[in-house]
Amino acid sequence: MKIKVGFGFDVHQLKENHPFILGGEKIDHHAGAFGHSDADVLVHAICDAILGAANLEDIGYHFPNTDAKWKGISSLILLEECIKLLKNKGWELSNIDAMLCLEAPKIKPYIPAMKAHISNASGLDVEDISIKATTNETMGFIGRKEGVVAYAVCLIQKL
Ligand SMILES: Nc1ccn([C@@H]2O[C@H](COP(=O)(O)O)[C@@H](O)[C@H]2O)c(=O)n1
Ligand SMILES: C[C@@]1(CO)OP(=O)(O)OP(=O)(O)OC[C@H]1O
Repeated sequence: MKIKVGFGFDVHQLKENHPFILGGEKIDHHAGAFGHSDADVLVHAICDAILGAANLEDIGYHFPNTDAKWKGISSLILLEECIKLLKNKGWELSNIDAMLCLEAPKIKPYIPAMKAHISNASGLDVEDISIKATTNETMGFIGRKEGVVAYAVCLIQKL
């Protein structure tokens, strides 16, 4: 069976009194990620991993931040679109492993809900979705709480 790996990365600025959506879940925090969409850095990294695995360009190619159609959109909808693109090219998603890097708040309590949202949007079993988190040990822009970063890898298999 043919399999391929994909990698995704994303970063967004954190702004005071802004909604904070990660993995489709609303995070209770005084600041949130800023972007053209809902700025869900985790789902964006996952989308880019999926698109990368299938050699389908990247998230900005399919959903340009110059297009009002994507303004404020839930990134879970973008994930659903990426899954359609993947299937149209004859591939199926096998698993996701993702890493969030942010200083605060603690993300661990939100992870089961994030996995459920991503499972709904991707069709993956929650058992095939891994989400982890780390701080940046107070260093750099993440450590200063100016931004949030996500990395993701995925595996796809030929249908
Ligand atoms: N935003 C975060 C960061 C970390 N975690 C959890 O805490 C553990 C320890 O993180 P360190 O960066 O201090 O090593 C980490 O393994 C995560 O389980 C978190 O939930 N949210
Ligand atoms: C998701 C998109 C949608 O317009 O906008 P942003 O929320 O700014 O996010 P980014 O990670 O910069 O990816 C670009 C766009 O595809």
